[in-house]
Amino acid sequence: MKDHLVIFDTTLRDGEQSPGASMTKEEKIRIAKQLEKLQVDVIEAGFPAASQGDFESVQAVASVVKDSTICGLARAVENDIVRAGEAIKAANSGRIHTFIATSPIHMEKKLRMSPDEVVERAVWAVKRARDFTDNVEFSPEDAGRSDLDFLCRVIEAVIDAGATTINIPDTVGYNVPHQFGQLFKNLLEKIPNSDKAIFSAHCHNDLGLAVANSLAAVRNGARQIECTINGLGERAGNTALEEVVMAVKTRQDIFDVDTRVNTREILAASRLVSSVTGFAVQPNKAIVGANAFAHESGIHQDGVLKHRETYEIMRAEDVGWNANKMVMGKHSGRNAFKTRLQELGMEFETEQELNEAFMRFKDLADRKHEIYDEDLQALVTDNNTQRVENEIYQLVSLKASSETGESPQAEVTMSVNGDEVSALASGSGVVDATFKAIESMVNSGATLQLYSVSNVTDGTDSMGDTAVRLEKGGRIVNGQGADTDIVTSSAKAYINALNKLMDSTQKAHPQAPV
Ligand SMILES: CC(=O)SCCNC(=O)CCNC(=O)[C@H](O)C(C)(C)COP(=O)(O)OP(=O)(O)OC[C@H]1O[C@@H](n2cnc3c(N)ncnc32)[C@H](O)[C@@H]1OP(=O)(O)O
Ligand SMILES: CC(C)C(=O)C(=O)O
Repeated sequence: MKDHLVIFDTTLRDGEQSPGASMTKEEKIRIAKQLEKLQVDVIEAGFPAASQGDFESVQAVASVVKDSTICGLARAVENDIVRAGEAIKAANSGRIHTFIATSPIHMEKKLRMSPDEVVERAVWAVKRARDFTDNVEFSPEDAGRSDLDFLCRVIEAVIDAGATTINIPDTVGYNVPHQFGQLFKNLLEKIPNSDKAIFSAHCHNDLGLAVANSLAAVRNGARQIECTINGLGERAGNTALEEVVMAVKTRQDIFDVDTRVNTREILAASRLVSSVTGFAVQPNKAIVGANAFAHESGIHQDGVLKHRETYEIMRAEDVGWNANKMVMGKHSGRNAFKTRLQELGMEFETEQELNEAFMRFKDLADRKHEIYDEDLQALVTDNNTQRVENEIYQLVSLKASSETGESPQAEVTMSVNGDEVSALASGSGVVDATFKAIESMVNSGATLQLYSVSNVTDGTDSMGDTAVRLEKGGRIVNGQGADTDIVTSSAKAYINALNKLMDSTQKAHPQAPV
């Protein structure tokens, strides 16, 4: 039987210490409920002595969450411990986490206390916390830079005083994995009553080593990890919950522990924390980044299509994604191209058709960052990408007007098979009015799928490059138009797309009505 690894989430406490990540009570409750769904063992909901607002947040989380232990942080001072004790009172299971620094630099320069005074205060704090709950965690802050013998002395004393969890913080992210792992080994071996408490790791990411250090701790006997969603936290952040949980789950051959985390809730938790704090998740972030399960290069796509495990060590679905993703781009190969089109219901009759469409795809991918499904469909159904040989429709002139309080109007004159026709229409804007005027003359029955304008160069006198995508009866065409006047470039793009639609219809039905 594997040991249980306690997952202690501190998104709402250390995560909130990220500059700019302060959360309201309501936001903390929303995140806490998601953490409960995620089945983390402990939620550190805040620092109740920090403010009345944080006190009330911890209190509210303690009364709403039933299935995770709710923890409040407290310095080793009377007021902090009493506030924490009161804040967690309503919890089904409540914990007080008290701490005091043990490194020479913190004791001398910050606390201005002697080592003996620190030991005495630590013991006092744990005993005081036990007046409120049996579940007391103690942290020797800056343990990563503390003297080993002194650390052993403090920890032995606080376990005797009633601490049930001993958390070892690498407060400033200074340790490296083999060193942090060795620290746990030493502590567990040297402290005579170490078996009376669970040892925990709390790592910071100043050197990008928080997850690696936490895993080294687990390898050396830690049975609680303190972590945050998306690795949020003071300065460079804390151990990312999603990474450490998936590491021990994926590498069960190395880690002799299990968590009770429902990993399928990871992505939802990540998105919620990101939206509440406004901290975007980088696309290449492990587990929860947009590219974590996306394959763009042809060799990888080919491998995954043949056998998923060739390039995937986890299943996207296991952490909450719908599925992995094949991204079509300039590094993609024929196999992925053909498979994606088959998924979109498009087959090639001959190998040559496939090769020609693939060449057009590569050409487009060189010019465009992202290739969407509609681009792929257009590549197959619309193989004359720019010009149409015999244009049925041509723009002759365009007059558009817009005035505050009046409905925008456009009058378009077109040549249809050599005959000039005009129409006037109004719309929600001048481009909308222009498209309506054109449609009133053409009645194409096509659906507008995409309309976008981009500047060719900077400045208001720049050419506007317009793209219009039309769909009719499963056929998709892209039209392009360019002009310094974006209404004119839009009309040109729409008419270009109509000509492409008509071109193929004419080929299929030479008498197609206009
Ligand atoms: C490593 C960590 O992440 S620890 C948690 C950090 N989080 C926070 O600090 C967020 C919440 N903090 C706060 O709101 C405030 O700092 C408060 C309410 C806790 C304290 O505010 P203030 O009373 O104004 O003190 P201030 O923050 O300026 O200084 C901290 C004081 O606590 C002392 N102190 C720091 N840690 C501890 C500790 N673990 N036990 C006892 N005293 C401590 C400092 O020595 C300093 O004391 P001094 O004022 O006698 O010099
Ligand atoms: C309070 C402790 C655990 C802490 O946040 C740290 O040392 O980083």
